[in-house]
Amino acid sequence: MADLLSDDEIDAQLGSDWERDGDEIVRVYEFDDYLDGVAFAASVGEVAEEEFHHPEITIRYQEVEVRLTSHEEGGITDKDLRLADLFDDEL
Ligand SMILES: C[C@H](O)[C@H](O)[C@H]1CNC2=NC(N)=NC(=O)C2=N1
Repeated sequence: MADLLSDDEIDAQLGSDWERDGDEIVRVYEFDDYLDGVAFAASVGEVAEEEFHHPEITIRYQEVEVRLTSHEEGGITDKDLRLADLFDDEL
């Protein structure tokens, strides 16, 4: 089980395009076309399954919102920060 990160650790390590929202980190990715967002969400799902750490993904017109938290730990851990970087690499 991973350790929960402190506020300072999260602030220091969170990617610049991500935000903290309580016990979650969140990024809204923007796309010109709806289906580009759908394809991105599918690639995020593939990575999540490979890493067995799963985000909440919301697909909207021209944007995809991705939220991460570590449910078992009850907050934000290194797993969340690592997955955020991996998702960004899917762009
Ligand atoms: C049993 C538990 O659901 C699994 O070990 C995995 C599945 N995917 C998961 N995803 C996330 N975001 N947090 C978890 O704690 C988690 N646990």
